[in-house]
Order: sequence, then C-alpha cells, then structure tokens
Amino acid sequence: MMGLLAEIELIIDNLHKWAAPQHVKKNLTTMGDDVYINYEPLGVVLVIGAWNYPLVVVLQPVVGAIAAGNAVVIKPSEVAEHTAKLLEKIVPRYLDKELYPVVNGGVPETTKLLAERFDHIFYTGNTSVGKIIMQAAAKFLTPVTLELGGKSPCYIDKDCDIDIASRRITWGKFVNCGQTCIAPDYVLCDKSIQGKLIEKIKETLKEFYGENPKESQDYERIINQRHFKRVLGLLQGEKVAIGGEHDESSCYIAPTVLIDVKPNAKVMQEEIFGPLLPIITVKDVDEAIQFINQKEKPLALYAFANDKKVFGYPCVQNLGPDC
Ligand SMILES: NC(=O)c1ccc[n+]([C@@H]2O[C@H](COP(=O)([O-])OP(=O)(O)OC[C@H]3O[C@@H](n4cnc5c(N)ncnc54)[C@H](O)[C@@H]3O)[C@@H](O)[C@H]2O)c1
Ligand SMILES: CCCCCCCCCC=O
Repeated sequence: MMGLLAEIELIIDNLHKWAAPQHVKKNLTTMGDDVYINYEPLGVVLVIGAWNYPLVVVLQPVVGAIAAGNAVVIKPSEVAEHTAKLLEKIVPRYLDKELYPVVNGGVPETTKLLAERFDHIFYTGNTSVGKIIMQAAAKFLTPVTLELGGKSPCYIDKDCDIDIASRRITWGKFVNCGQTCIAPDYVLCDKSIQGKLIEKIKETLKEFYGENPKESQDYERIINQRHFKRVLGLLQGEKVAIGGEHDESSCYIAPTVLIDVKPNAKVMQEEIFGPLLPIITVKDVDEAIQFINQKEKPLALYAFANDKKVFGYPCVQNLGPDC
C-alpha cells in the first residue's frame, strides 16, 4: 500500500508537467509550423491483474491510466478471490462504475473481455498467459504493457559481505512465501562460500520466523493447492540443506534451500514463485554470467560483491533498477 500511495502522490505532484504540451525543436520541414507534442488519453484501458500482491498490481496501473485520462476496465485475479470481491464492492463507492467497471471471473470471463477492442491492455502475470494477451491485442493492433515473471538470479561473489548478502537474500526470497515477481529465484556462488551462506541463511530465518516458521505470524502460505503441488513438484529429487517440510492441508512449505542442484533440474527450468532457493556453484563471475545468459532474460538480477568489476559487466548493468 505504501508504494501505491507514493505513486498517487508522485502523479499528483507531477501530472501538470507530464500532461503539458512538450516543446519540439523545429527542422527544415516544420520551420513554418507550431511544433509540439500534445498528450491525449488513449481511451479505454483494460487492466488485468495477478494474485500475488492483489491490490497493488491491480490498482497501480489503474491509477496511471486514470491520471492519463482514460476509462478503465478492471479485471482482478480470480485466484485472490477475496481481494477480487472486495474490489468489486469498494471501487464503485469511489469511482464512476460506468467508467471504471470491475469485472470478476476466471479464464472464460477474461477471454470474453479480450475479444473486445481496447485502446491499451495492461497485463500482470505469467509469461504463458502474456502471450495469449499479446495475441488477442494484436487482432486490433492494441498496444500492450506486459508485466511478466522471470527467473531472477542472484550472484554472490566470494569476496563480499556474506552476512549482508544472506540477510537480504533471505528477506527477498521468503517474503510472501517466495511469491514475489522480483524474488531472487536462485543463487550462483563459489563452492567455498556455500557452507557459510547456508549457516547465515539458517540464522536469519530463525531471526525472521523463529524456530518453526509454520507457527510464525510473519510467514505466509502458498496461494492455493494447485500452486502448492506445482512448487512441491519442483522440490522432488533435490538435496535439501534447509527446510523441506510441508503440509498440503494448509498449503505450507517451509523456507527451503537446495544444494547440489543440477543446471538442468526441473527447479531450474521455470520461475519457482515459491519458497525454494536452489544454490548452484560456479567458479567465478564469468561462469555465472555465462550461466545466466543461456537462459531467458530475467526480471531482476542481484549481485553481491566488493569487487566493483562485477558491477561493470553489461548484463549486470543493463537489467535496470532492480539490480
Ligand atoms: N512484473 C511484475 O510487475 C509482476 C508483478 C506480479 C506478478 N508477476 C508475475 O505474475 C506471475 C504470477 O501471476 P499468475 O500468472 O500466476 O497470475 P494469475 O493466475 O492471477 O493470472 C493473471 C491474470 O491473467 C488472467 N488469466 C489467466 N489465465 C488466462 C488465460 N488463459 N487467458 C486470459 N487470461 C488469463 C487471470 O484471470 C488473471 O487476472 C509470476 O510469473 C510473477 O512473476 C509479475
Ligand atoms: C513486502 C514487500 C514487497 C514489495 C513488492 C511489491 C510489488 C511486487 C510486484 C511483484 O510481485
């Protein structure tokens, strides 16, 4: 919610500048003209949200679309069913329901919406459905914004502050039970620091969630049985260094660290989106980068090192603000 409120404040403070006509330098062909860029609303925007931060990922794009003068059809994720119902109930209390309708439902309802013509589609969710959205939009040449997932690596150099690295990774990986788009998906590190890293992660987990994370008020659950089974499937056959306990009835999977993971293991083929942290050993940063580059482009990349050279690699530099 803090991020959402900050976004609203940012827009309120800056909209007059962003929406103002922008001066354009004249050239030979426009010498005799008034030349400027004038911003106009697109029209009707469809916002399709995901379930993992179900208010923020739905409302943040809605805020932007409203600020830009558009009407918005709001489609929350059916997977976070209580939030979806809440949005359907409260949005019409504050916004015109003709201009900002909330449409609830699952795949059939979203498919029906996608058969309509929109002026922009903003989708947050997994990459496979992202392709369906893009195909549907292409029919009308509707522009899209796709906020997708990815397998975000975390490189830990042997010359770095392992206490800091472990603490930050433990927070980023296990907050919301690993169901965060930019969570570190897996760790690449030198074999010589693996033992210390595991010890430090263990200590930090105890500090964050106590002796038994299942009893901690701060440790979440997997969203539903389907995702529970999917995440558990990724754990099968892997060597567990920390955690591994689970309970299907409450969709609980303990914070889990895996070692000796083979690069071609199932857990390395898809975004984990759950509380499993595989550690893969590499001999140096070059091998780590080669490993990362063989895969699809991740959403974020985390690097912990004292050696500034590590941050000079283009693949580390080019990933943007989440690095
Ligand atoms: N980049 C970001 O900002 C960001 C933020 C949050 C989540 N994510 C990513 O989202 C993913 C998790 O969300 P999810 O995909 O499980 O959410 P989800 O299952 O809620 O699906 C997202 C939306 O797509 C719709 N949908 C699902 N299947 C569909 C289909 N066949 N046709 C049309 N619409 C369909 C759903 O109704 C829902 O509104 C992860 O990959 C995560 O990384 C990205
Ligand atoms: C608990 C703090 C996590 C902040 C991240 C919120 C937005 C994440 C969107 C992707 O999942």
